[in-house]
Amino acid sequence: MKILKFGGTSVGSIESLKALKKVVENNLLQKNKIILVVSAMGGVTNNLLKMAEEAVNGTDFSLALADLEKRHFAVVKELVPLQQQNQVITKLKLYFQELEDILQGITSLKELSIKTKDMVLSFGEKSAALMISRILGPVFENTEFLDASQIIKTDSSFGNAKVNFGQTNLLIQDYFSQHQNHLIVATGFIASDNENRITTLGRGGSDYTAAILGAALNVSQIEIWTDVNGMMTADPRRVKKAFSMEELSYTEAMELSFFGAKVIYPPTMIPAFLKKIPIVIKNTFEPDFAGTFIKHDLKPSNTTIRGISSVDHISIINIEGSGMVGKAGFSGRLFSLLSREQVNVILITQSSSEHSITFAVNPDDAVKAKVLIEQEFELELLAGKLEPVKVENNLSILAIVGENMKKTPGISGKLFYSLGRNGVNVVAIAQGSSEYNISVIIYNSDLSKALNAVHDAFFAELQKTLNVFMVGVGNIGKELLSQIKGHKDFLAKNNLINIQILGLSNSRKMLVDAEGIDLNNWQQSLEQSSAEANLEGFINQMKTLNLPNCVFIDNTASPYPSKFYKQAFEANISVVTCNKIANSAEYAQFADLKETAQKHGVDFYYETNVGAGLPIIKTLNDLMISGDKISKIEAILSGTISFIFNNFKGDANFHDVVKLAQEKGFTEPDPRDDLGGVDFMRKMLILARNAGFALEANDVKLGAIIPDAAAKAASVADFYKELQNENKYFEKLKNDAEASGKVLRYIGKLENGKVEISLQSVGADHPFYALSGSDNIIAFTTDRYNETQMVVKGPGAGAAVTAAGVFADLVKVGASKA
Ligand SMILES: NC(=O)C1=CN([C@@H]2O[C@H](COP(=O)(O)OP(=O)(O)OC[C@H]3O[C@@H](n4cnc5c(N)ncnc54)[C@H](O)[C@@H]3O)[C@@H](O)[C@H]2O)C=CC1
Ligand SMILES: N[C@@H](CC=O)C(=O)O
Ligand code: NA
Repeated sequence: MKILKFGGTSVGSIESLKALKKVVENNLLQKNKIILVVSAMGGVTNNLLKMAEEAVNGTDFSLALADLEKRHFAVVKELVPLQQQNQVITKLKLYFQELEDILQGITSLKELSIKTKDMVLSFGEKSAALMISRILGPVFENTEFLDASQIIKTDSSFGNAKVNFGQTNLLIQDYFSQHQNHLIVATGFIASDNENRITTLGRGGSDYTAAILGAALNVSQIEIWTDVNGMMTADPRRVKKAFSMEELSYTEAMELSFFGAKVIYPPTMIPAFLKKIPIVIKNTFEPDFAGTFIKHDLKPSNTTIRGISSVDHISIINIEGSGMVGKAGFSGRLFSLLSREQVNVILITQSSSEHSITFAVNPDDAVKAKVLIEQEFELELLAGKLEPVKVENNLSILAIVGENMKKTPGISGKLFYSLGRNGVNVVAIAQGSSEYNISVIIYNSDLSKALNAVHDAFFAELQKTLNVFMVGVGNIGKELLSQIKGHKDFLAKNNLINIQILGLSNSRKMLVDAEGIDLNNWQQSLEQSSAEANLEGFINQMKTLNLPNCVFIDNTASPYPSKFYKQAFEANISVVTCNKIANSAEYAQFADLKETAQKHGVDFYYETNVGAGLPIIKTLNDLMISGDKISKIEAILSGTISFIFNNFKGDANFHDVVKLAQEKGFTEPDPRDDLGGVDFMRKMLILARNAGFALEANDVKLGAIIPDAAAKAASVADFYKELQNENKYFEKLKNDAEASGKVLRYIGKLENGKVEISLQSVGADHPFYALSGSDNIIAFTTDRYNETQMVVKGPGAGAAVTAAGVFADLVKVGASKA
């Protein structure tokens, strides 16, 4: 035998009642013996309460009452067989007449006691159960309505009555033994005291009815039919990746629902739990979904936590002062005061020095609690033994829950790492010694970010989402987006990293879409965006969305985006860039950016600043962190110039080769930066800084490659014109080198903390002689790589290799522990 309990949303409309009927039919088809427990139609309990209030205030409740009737009659007309409709409507009318009499009584007496409220509320359950029993008549002939208040007996604590189980169990067993061949549709929530006055069972009362009946009759299962797919790993309105739990223990259900989860209120399930009756949460609107099982004997779980619960709005009250230290009765006095005055304390933390107690309450109770405490501890406050009581608002609680957490080290580390890395400030912490729950109090504005970050961190079998905002969609940016698009599925499957592009900007337009930009037509979307490019606005939107695992990518050659890197770090957003400007401007800025990123625990990756995708920064960092000392770096770091010297052969024209380099995407957006040596200078400076030398740009001795007239040309067009004029100059350079069996190479050197870059002719004996294409080469001489240098060599420019380097940096951000 099973109990099927249907909540307000499952009985709230014609559609949902049709779905309920299907569920019942399916059960009967499978020859299941079932008992139904139903709540009032969704919203009816609140309407009844409102009517009672209207009645006591002397306001007219007749419209509301008429509405209530209409709602029920509409259902009857649609779902009860025609020949029985009058009979049901007559019965309902009797109920509503009785209700009206009571409401009128309330108006005359100008008094609304909890006792009367219980009576008013009972009409919601009674009307629903009566009506549903008749809807099910055609499905099962012996369908019977049960006013369960007749067999569930309680004390007289109206509003939240205590069940007298001895008497109740006997009455239940007796009733059901006499109705063995019936399909019973029972009211939830209501009961009666010894004098047969209606009582109610408090929060989650209909679930409680189901559990009481289930335990008394020793059923095999209790099903709670609602409008969601079981219990979710986190609030699905905030965490898109939240998923339904297959099963959880009773303790876990308790812990999870203590904060938040509204699906069931587990304390009401205790009678069922004590008898080890499994409880299943099912979805009336998706009956094929297996549901969430709350039971004993769970399968081994591969996650340490079961779920995350949260309370959106709380306030905390902090009391501190020397008056509390060593005072055994202090917290007793405090908490009995709060309990006596019905202030519900949601969470408590106390410092081990006993110097302070912090507790969380509903915001509505905060001021009341403060005043109560100030009255109770007036003397201590006057004597300065307690500091003024502090209230802090706009806070939330996030709690991770799971029985596997017990005695598993590293859980709190993971929790706090993911919060810290995402810039979530933890205001207070509580862990029960049961170790089933760690709760943190955070600012409400951080709750969504925190829930997503923690969900990503703990449900490792799910993908972690990187939320990416990108400026610069030119040569490199465009290629990067195409690489991401092509490799996204692979990363999601093999590395569990889901890359979402939420923001794009070029110098004209920008586009931010919190749902993610479709990479199949990002160009069109960006073009059609109504937002003009506005970097400050772009950054503000990125910060306001306050997302976890957020990354800002700068693929521009502009100095402007770098002005925002620090702000990004301060908002716990990582930065990945191929733009060299930030790291080659003043040393102080470079140092400050590195320090800020580190302080906020986020990443700052710029591998492509030197040698494009070649592992140069990484190699240098590895040498540095393992304690090696760089004595010399020699390098060719301009892909453009390499390409030019490797192709400026035979009758090639210098101007045309430079043009070709630009067409191939090797040059900077402004090729004067390459040919004038600035780009190389920036790279050497970035290397030197990463090798520990606090150099500025003007410390680099920069030798020229091209005559001044070309290097200083007023525009790119003028620059190319100048190159046409200088062909002879370059011919001579080349021929002179060739005459002595040498080639031209533009070489940078860092030695003894000094950097110089010069144009040299090198012979076949020089390690940099044999380079082809756009190759870069870098040779590190260090304490450990002394006799033979460590050399990295390969193509050091071009969209494909550069974008790949940026992409790898991005994935590295995703691969970090939180
Ligand atoms: N070409 C290569 O092989 C390598 C290039 N890089 C670096 O890559 C970066 C990009 O180079 P390219 O893609 O060739 O440049 P590009 O000129 O093709 O593209 C630059 C993009 O940035 C946008 N942009 C410029 N200023 C902006 C602003 N203030 N706000 C928003 N968007 C802005 C432009 O609209 C364009 O979409 C440069 O910093 C370059 O040094 C780094 C390593 C290798
Ligand atoms: N323009 C640069 C590209 C890499 O930074 C070069 O030519 O090396
Ligand atoms: Na590199």
